[in-house]
Amino acid sequence: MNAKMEAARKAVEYVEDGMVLGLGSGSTINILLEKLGDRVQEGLNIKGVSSSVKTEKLARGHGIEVTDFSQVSRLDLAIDGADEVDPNFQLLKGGGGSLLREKIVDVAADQFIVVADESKQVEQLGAFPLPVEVVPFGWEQTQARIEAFGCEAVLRDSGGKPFVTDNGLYILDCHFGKIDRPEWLHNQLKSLVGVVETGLFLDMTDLVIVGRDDGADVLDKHS
Ligand SMILES: O=C(CO)[C@H](O)[C@H](O)COP(=O)(O)O
Repeated sequence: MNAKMEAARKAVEYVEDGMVLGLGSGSTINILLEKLGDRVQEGLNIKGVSSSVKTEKLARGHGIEVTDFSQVSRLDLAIDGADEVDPNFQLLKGGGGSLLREKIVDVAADQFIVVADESKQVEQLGAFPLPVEVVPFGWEQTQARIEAFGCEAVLRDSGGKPFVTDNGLYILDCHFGKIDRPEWLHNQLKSLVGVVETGLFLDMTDLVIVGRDDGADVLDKHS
């Protein structure tokens, strides 16, 4: 947990007065919201667009103003977590089930910073099951089409019922083991009827903050 804390602490340093922020989701972001709330108490003037209902509630609880996406024309900075980060800064996300809104928020920002603990650094994406958000109607058909790409696609469960995202959709967790060609796979899956979004966040970030127990490393793709 300290590694997540260190990553969050470092990321907050990138937030400047007057910024409109994209707020990601997950346990690292929950810590970030706490730290951001402390800075707001000290007088920092920011507002955020949230990538999930949970983040929105937590942000408001920490005194952070959350605005509707339709009320802002751009985001200065998005900060979000990840389930896997590869050496090319490609990401696998969606473990918390917020991937579609996260991608909409993260892609809209001038800068997108990823916060992760060092366990998220991998040589190749795919050991973590790839979340794919799908339309509930006919999901078994979509599942079969996805499985034709060589994975087991497991319907995410929540207390014996399908997990339902903030968008009213289902998630299939796709066990690929390893993903050799992330861009190709993303494009193939996106072209399937019934698939709304995949958890592959490709070429979206240049900066990853990796938390360790005793500090954080800032990885910049261009240095
Ligand atoms: O993609 C996500 C949610 O959909 C999260 O950002 C990802 O699962 C990382 O979560 P955590 O910070 O709890 O490890």
